[in-house]
Amino acid sequence: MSTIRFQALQTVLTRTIPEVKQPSFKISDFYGSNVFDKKKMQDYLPKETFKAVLASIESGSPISREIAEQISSAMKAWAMSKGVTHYTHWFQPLTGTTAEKHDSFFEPTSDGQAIERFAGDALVQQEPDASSFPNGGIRSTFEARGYTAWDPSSPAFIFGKTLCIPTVFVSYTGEALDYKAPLLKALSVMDKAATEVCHYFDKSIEKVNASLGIEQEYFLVDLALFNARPDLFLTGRALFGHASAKGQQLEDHYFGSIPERVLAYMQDFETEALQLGIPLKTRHNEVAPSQFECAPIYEEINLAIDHNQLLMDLMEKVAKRHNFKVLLHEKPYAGINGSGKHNNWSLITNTGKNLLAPGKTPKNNLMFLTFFVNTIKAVYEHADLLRASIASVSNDHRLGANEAPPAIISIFLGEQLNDVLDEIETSRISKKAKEDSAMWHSIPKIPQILLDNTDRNRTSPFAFTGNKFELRAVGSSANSSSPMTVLNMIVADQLIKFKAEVDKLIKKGDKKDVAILTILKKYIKESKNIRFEGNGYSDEWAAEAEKRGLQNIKTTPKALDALVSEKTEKIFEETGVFTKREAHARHEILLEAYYKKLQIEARVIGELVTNVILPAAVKYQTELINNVKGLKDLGLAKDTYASQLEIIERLSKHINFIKSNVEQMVEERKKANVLEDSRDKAIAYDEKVKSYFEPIRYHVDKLELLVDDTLWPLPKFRELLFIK
Ligand SMILES: NC(=O)CC[C@H](N)C(=O)O
Repeated sequence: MSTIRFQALQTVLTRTIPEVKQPSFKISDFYGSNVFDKKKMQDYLPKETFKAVLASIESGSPISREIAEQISSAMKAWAMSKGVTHYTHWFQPLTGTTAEKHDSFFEPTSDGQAIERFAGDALVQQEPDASSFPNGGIRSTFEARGYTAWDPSSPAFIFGKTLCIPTVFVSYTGEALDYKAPLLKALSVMDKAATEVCHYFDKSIEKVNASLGIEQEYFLVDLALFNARPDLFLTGRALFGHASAKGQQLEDHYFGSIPERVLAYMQDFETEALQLGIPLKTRHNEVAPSQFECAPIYEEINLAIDHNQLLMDLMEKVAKRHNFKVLLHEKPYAGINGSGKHNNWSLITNTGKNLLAPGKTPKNNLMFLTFFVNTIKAVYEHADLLRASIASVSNDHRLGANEAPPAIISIFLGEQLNDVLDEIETSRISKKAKEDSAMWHSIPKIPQILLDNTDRNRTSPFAFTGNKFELRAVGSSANSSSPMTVLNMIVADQLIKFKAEVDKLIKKGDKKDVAILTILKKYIKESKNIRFEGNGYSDEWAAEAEKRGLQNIKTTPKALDALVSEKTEKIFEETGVFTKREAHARHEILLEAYYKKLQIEARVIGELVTNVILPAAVKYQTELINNVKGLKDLGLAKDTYASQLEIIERLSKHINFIKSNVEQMVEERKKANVLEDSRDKAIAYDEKVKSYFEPIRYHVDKLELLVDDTLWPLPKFRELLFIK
């Protein structure tokens, strides 16, 4: 009997549900209690300092040394009042997870005593070793210095017994080595560009913030079963496993009643998340068995992403208390839904206006159309870069099936808005009109409430949903900064170009609104090819997209080319979001991550097959052989053991196929490993090594169906997905 699997199944049956203590049934009583937010700053800081800090946060201007000193003391006093002993700069290196190095407040004094201290300098800047994080060749081991620098726009928080200060991470020479630094640059470019365009309509607008609401999908699996699957704990996904007889075909999991044990887990991590100021609002069962989703209310992007990174960490930590493992991988189980991280993006002014919500008046609608059409145009122009921003080895498995969008970037608008754009495209703009009202006739009526009227298209990578765009292509394990840096940068760049074009027409004598509409009309025409309302999975769409000149790059290594293309280099430079060196470093890091992850998967496949799966199959085959021998010894006719013989032969066929293919895969790996160039290596891993995964799996899964269940060593899909 395969002991680990059966022990794990036994363990699951003995699970009890831990009691979840909530500080109060009213969330408002404890929301943000572990965040050094404005209210706490006000309580702990002198009035003048508080004002100065707020002003710096608003304007993004640097905070002086004296003020930093006062803030650090205030943070320390607040944190210590809550039992905190350590502080850390909390940052997002290009590993994809968050990083922290804790220092205690404790400081010995010359008289042999000690005090608790947190200096302003320690708040503002720290110096972790940059060479041990992915840096794409920017830093070598002998010149390792890197800096983390405080991001005052994201408040400090307490996690466990540690005060965490959100920071950016840059090299000694100032290059970004993290996700946050480029994002902040893109957001600042967006703020400036969007505010200037807003002034065509409303001079009182002083700031535009990009906002983001992140839906987080995930799977849960019992910890004991997870630990009995080396592929899951080493790679995040099941490399083998025959589909469960019952999967998601009855569609009975989506929005179903949440299992009690899962609900306790959700309540537990939600409580901690809410204390950390993460505005979680929604929870539900997702489509696949054991798949779930949580979603917060939208926030300013930088904060929304910090919160999502923190949330993922928190979900993993809290899962342990409940003997669960949370799987954030995009496709842990082949054949059923994968997990996305849908990014709901919009632009909000400091006056509270959502620029992607249609308004009451034609003037408001022109403002809406301006941002709407410019977004479409930006995505049309830089679809390849957006595709690159969501590319990863794990997302490659998810894209193109089970309600995840395909690799072709297109935009879904819904019938009504499509009609509106078509109407504008064919309308004649009356330039001579003395009255504005004549021009307004060129703008079709847009119903103010689109929310309930826009249809949903789950196969679209970028869908308009009434008052925001939903970037559905982002994978569940991703840091949203990559796509959000790109999206905000390309839209900002587009808005800058738009303004230049409109101003030119105005200079020539066009009325402002006529000029705006004229350029919008031109953009609608130019970007038409990116709009698609149909089924993104159909072969017709792939053919049609090709005709339209849209790219369809299915795997990461080639999708990443867009990061270093000439066109991208230009926009990076013009917006100042990435230097050429930074972009190349990132390209290198992403390629490395790609082939290294495939290398790990290939090795796990080799080990599991050789040491776990084939021995089980051989054991079963030996049992059958003994059975046949016994029947023969009894002198029975051949037809009494014909079925056994047939199974013995089938086992041999699968065993031979698997063994020889694993050997060939290892040979391909060896060839790939000696390639010097990262792109060549990544492509070799993708096209040569990975091509063995599916055939090997097919035969392993066939063995799973043949071998005696009590001998099968790995927990089966039905157990991973249904036993809790
Ligand atoms: N219902 C849904 O929206 C499913 C989305 C799907 N899980 C994805 O991969 O994006």
